[in-house]
Amino acid sequence: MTAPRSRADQDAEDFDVEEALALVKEANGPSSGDRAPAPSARSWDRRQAGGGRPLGRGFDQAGGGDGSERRSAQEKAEHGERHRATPWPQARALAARAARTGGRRAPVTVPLHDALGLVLAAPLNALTDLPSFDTSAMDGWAVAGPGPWAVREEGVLAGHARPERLHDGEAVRIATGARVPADTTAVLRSEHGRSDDKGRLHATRDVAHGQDIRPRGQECRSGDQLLPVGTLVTPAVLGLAAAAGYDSVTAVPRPRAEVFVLGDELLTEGLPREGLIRDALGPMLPPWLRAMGAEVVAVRRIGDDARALRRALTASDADLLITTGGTAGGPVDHVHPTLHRLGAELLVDGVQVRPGHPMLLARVKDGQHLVGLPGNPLAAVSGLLTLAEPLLRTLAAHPAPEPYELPLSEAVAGHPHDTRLVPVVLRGDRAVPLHYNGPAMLRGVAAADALAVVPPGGSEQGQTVELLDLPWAAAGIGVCFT
Ligand SMILES: Nc1nc2c(c(=O)[nH]1)N[C@H]1C(S)=C(S)[C@@H](COP(=O)(O)OP(=O)(O)OC[C@H]3O[C@@H](n4cnc5c(N)ncnc54)[C@H](O)[C@@H]3O)O[C@H]1N2
Ligand code: MOO
Repeated sequence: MTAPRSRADQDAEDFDVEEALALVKEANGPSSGDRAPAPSARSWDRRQAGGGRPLGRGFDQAGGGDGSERRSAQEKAEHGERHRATPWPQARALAARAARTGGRRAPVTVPLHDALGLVLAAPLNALTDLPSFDTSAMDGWAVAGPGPWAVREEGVLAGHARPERLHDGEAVRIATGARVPADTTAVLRSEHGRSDDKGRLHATRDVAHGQDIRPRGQECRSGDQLLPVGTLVTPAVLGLAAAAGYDSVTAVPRPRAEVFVLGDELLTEGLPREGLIRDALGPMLPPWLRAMGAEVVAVRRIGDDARALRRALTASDADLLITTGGTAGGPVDHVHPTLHRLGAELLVDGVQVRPGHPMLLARVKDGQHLVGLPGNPLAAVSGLLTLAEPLLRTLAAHPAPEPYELPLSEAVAGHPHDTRLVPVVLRGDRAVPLHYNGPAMLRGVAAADALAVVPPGGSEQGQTVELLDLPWAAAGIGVCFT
């Protein structure tokens, strides 16, 4: 595995290394091969004028010019691209900031069964005392005064009407959660009482006044604030809200996302055949977006059809539009030109991250954004975590996760200039990098607990790296997959 390289080495090897790193764990200064120069045309004008990125320029140079000219042309093109591409940390911050520009989203009233994962937009104030009546904490007898006690025939169960008042020297069978009769002085647990041959009840140990009675209002009084605005609605919050008398809560609305899967080559069932492949993103993105707190209103398959894409995007009223594929400069990569025609404002056009560098973020209209995920499946995951996650998190008013780091179990080669996101499993206090982490591969991430953020130049064995949790591995609300 390569150690982080010097800047000079990096410049000499300024190319896409992710394909090489995908299969080879011991990446020993991979060579660039005869790759065409990375095209730099990300501007609307070049795309409009030229109908996409210039093809073939690199091949001409490779055939005609000498090596040094070729390298310098390539370097120029790639440096141009890098200047436009946003550094990875900034891209995440920009996505979070973009979500704040749409104005305040009006709070909504949401039934408890739909509220998991939302954030409270109004404090949860108790609508009742809790408990709302003096309650037995144990199964046994409600007793009045010192024993022994004469036991009443009728017992008291939970959920029943107010029981008759007890008189001194009386006891009555009582169940946990039942209302204690008026003038009860304690509850004697069933295991701490015995009956004599006359049927009188004796305590087998001391009984303190008030023992095993939960007095009304012990947890809260009506009107007490139980939870403040901004609290994440977890299963426990749902339970508390119900206990405190709520049928619904006032919350920040769940961001609505619509997914547009582009590409004529995609099959929705069966085996790949005749140049067609299975759509991996249609099944993957909706549950992942839900785990990020979004409601997925639709998944639409558009094919490589610019008009259909434009129509579909225009028709959507979702807060976040997500396209897959079509972000690069190929002849059927329609995302950039379509955004241009829609008058969208491009906020991020390429990110200095591998995989996924052609990802983009645009403001389509007030309160509506679009994240363009690259078609390569792991590149799409990278775009999801880099742009969609901060945007959705901010729209949903979720707090940013506490960043955390772990040392790597082994060195990970880096891209010369870009951040790498590498699937890892967490073993003890180490992050273990996984193979099969190429842009087109899901094999690594499907087995992963997290993605390691490997800085440009790579990381040494034992070096700590930031980790991005995957929703199913994180001990958070994400595991609930609302
Ligand atoms: N000349 C250049 N070509 C490419 C560049 C570049 O810089 N210059 N970047 C490469 C990188 S990096 C990526 S990532 C991809 C991005 O491509 P697009 O976003 O335009 O996506 P497509 O071309 O539509 O597809 C790419 C790849 O992914 C497959 N794909 C697409 N959708 C799905 C899906 N739903 N499920 C599974 N696989 C999917 C598609 O068949 C292609 O193989 O561009 C590179 N090219
Ligand atoms: O190859 Mo691409 O790095 O964005 O997946």
